[in-house]
Amino acid sequence: MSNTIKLAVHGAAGRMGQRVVALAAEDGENFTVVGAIDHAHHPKVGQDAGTVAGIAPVDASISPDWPSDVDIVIDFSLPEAIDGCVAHCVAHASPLVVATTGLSESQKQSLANAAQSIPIVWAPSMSLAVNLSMRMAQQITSALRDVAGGVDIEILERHHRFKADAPSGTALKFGELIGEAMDEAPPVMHVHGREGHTGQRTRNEIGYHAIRVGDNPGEHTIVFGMLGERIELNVAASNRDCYAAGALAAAKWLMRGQDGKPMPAGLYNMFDVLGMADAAK
Ligand SMILES: NC(=O)C1=CN([C@@H]2O[C@H](COP(=O)(O)OP(=O)(O)OC[C@H]3O[C@@H](n4cnc5c(N)ncnc54)[C@H](O)[C@@H]3O)[C@@H](O)[C@H]2O)C=CC1
Ligand SMILES: O=C(O)C1=N[C@H](C(=O)O)C[C@H](O)C1
Repeated sequence: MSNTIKLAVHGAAGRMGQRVVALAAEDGENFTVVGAIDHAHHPKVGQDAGTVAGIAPVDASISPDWPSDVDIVIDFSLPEAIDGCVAHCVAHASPLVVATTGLSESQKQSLANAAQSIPIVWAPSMSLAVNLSMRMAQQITSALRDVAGGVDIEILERHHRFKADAPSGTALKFGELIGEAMDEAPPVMHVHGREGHTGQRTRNEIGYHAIRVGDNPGEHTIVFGMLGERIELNVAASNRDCYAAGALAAAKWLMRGQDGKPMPAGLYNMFDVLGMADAAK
């Protein structure tokens, strides 16, 4: 316990929170779960977070109250819950990993403000495969930007029926990065679904299509359509552990950096954590 990172999970009773608790408990050399925060009205309040996650008890109960001695917070909650979490971390100088998607522009600005005093990793996908695919999508876009006849780029995402936001934060991030690589004038248009008499597709748009089916833990397909051929870049999770493991890697990176020292205040992302911040775009 003495050398482990004391971790509080915000949204601990949720689908993702449970997997973070379970993987952190499995990695007992690095982590001790000391806090399992969730909404005061959650039916699991009072139960041990390990039991809720389907593992042995971890000696931290699901609770709306924050414990006093925390090294770092991982958040997988809801946009309506994030402001309180950020305020708590700033007030207690706790480093923070934010994975919640669907944040408003003002919430994104609050994160940037908070990052002036605490280190924050914020990313719509903590998955290694997704972040690698984002770099690949940027490279494919740059390579095809001036192809004869043009390239049409569309982003399809599939998620479980319980997902609250659409399109996914990951799809929007793919679109943002691809838009930068398109470097278009006039600026790129982000088109969400199509219906009715839309007219012909323009060259400077990116289309988004959100599919909600069953228990899909997350899948993104980037279609690069040309005249005569196409590329489809597909990245799919088999379960939620890719995201939970990524969030724990981000927490370790914030606490220990690459050289064992804690990261200074700042707003970081998974490219930073994975050493891909300067990867060729
Ligand atoms: N960045 C990434 O890699 C990933 C991000 N996500 C995002 O994480 C978020 C959570 O996803 P899920 O676990 O599937 O959702 P979920 O709905 O299963 O879990 C959310 C949890 O937050 C809790 N919560 C609500 N209000 C709260 C409050 N005021 N204080 C504390 N907890 C509160 C809920 O009771 C629930 O237990 C979503 O925004 C999702 O898009 C999900 C997977 C991967
Ligand atoms: O809600 C989810 O499940 C997921 N949400 C994230 C997003 O919106 O991009 C990441 C992942 O795709 C799973």
